[in-house]
Amino acid sequence: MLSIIPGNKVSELDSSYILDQGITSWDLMERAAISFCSWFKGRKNFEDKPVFIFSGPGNNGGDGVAIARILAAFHLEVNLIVFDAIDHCSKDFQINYKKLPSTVKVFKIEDFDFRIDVHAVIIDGIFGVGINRPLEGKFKEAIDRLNTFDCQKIAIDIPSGIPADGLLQGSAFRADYTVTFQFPKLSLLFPEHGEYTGEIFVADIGIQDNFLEKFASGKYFIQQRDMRPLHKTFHKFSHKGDFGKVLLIGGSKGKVGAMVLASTAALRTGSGLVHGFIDESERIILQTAAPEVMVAFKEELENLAKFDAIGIGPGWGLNVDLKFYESLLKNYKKPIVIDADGINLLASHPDLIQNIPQGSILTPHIKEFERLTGNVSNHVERLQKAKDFAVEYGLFLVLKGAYTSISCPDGKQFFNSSGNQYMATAGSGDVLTGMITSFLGQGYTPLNATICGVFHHGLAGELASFENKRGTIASDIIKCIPKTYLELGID
Ligand SMILES: NC(=O)C1=CN([C@@H]2O[C@H](COP(=O)(O)OP(=O)(O)OC[C@H]3O[C@@H](n4cnc5c(N)ncnc54)[C@H](OP(=O)(O)O)[C@@H]3O)[C@@H](O)[C@H]2O)[C@@H](O)CC1
Ligand SMILES: Nc1ncnc2c1ncn2[C@@H]1O[C@H](COP(=O)(O)OP(=O)(O)O)[C@@H](O)[C@H]1O
Ligand SMILES: [K+]
Repeated sequence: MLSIIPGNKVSELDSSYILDQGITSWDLMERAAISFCSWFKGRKNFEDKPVFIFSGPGNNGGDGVAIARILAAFHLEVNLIVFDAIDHCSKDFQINYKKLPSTVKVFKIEDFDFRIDVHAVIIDGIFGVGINRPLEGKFKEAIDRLNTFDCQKIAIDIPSGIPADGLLQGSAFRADYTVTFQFPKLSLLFPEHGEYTGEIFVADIGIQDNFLEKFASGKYFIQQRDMRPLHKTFHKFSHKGDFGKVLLIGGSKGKVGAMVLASTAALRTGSGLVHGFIDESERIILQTAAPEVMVAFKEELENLAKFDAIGIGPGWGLNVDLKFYESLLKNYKKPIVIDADGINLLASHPDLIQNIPQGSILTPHIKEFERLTGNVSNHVERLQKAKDFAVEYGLFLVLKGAYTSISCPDGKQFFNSSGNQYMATAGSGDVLTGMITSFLGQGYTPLNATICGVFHHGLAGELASFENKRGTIASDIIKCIPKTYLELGID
């Protein structure tokens, strides 16, 4: 899986990789520029448009200069705007500058009139991971001005101004797209930076995963290519017992829908048998809405061990029998998935937390997480708290949102790449609970069940919203779960 390397390790990674491969730093920059340009050429919306590339003094600027040369070779109109005297710029910037063809028009920033047509494309190569202080002077002025333009804007590696691992202070380039090299920089995944990064694309520059791992920080980016090996294989003689028997607990007056969604999602994910335990007065609704789900009775819960996995919380309400909750946590010996009111009850009765089976999976959204662990002022703090919580209690903590993070008992953190804003719709989280419970019941380890759950959920959301866009609802996501297997080539 792709490691996320801290920004301050990138130049060490660079030097070590160059030495190992017997290549030069210029070669690596060239790979980055080629990778950027092939992404650029693959997007029809930039075709034949004039390009304005802004290059700072470091290697991010150097990338910009190399990109200027390559795009000019495709006969695009290319304008390059530089901020510093060329002999003050990085070595590879200078090498690339000498290679520029005469068709590239070069301007010094102080001479540039900012006449940029709305149909043009602006490319930001001002600062990359080497930024070490907030923007000031000519850099800040230029970026503030560029942010007022309506044309398409692309950031090279990271929008200039944003530090690779921390929070933005002051101005930064507002990109529609960020093409980041080899791995996403951690700060691109923070909600605080969403309005600056636009869509993120990871451009491969050929550094192998095992090489990156030497500089790893225990943070990983989950991508489509990781999915197949995590899946179990089933065969012609597999029977419904092999696909797991799961129990979902939740639902209360007016909130049975959450159980309908979670249990149907578990079936669509592949569970062989799904039982739902729900308040007696509401059972008929569950049975009618989801006939494939078996309604469980209290006496059946006396032997919890017969269930391969349990998911608890969707639509449960807060008015539940705490003794029942406590005994369930104490008596079930395998990991449990806990969501929604299951988490809210832990927040109001923290003494229950110690009873949760090791390796269980909690899936709070940001509000639920803060109820559980207290308020935080930003995502850096939130991620640290999530990690501390997972390590302290030996649990997996899934912090839901864009780039959902999974914090593990060993301190590792995984960030999901699938999904989109159209999934922010009522019941979408209940679908996720059903999916993770299903994978757990199919015999996946808690980590693999969680990774597969969040990735398939996000992918189902992408497929569901392809046509439905902002009209996407949670049931659409469920309908698309089977297609996620097709998409990933999994039988
Ligand atoms: N392995 C990879 O991933 C590859 C990485 N590559 C690329 O290299 C990029 C990193 O390049 P980099 O290290 O040269 O840093 P970069 O961001 O260009 O700027 C540093 C310069 O800016 C200055 N400076 C800093 N802050 C400032 C401020 N606020 N205001 C003013 N000045 C400021 C600082 O000098 P200082 O003033 O601090 O002495 C220094 O001169 C990376 O993002 C990617 O695009 C690819 O080419 C190849 C493969
Ligand atoms: N902008 C987004 N990008 C990707 N996924 C998102 C986004 N917004 C929400 N989601 C996903 O949708 C789900 C919403 O869950 P939750 O907030 O618990 O909803 P509910 O309580 O309505 O079921 C989560 O899995 C979350 O990761
Ligand atoms: K940049």
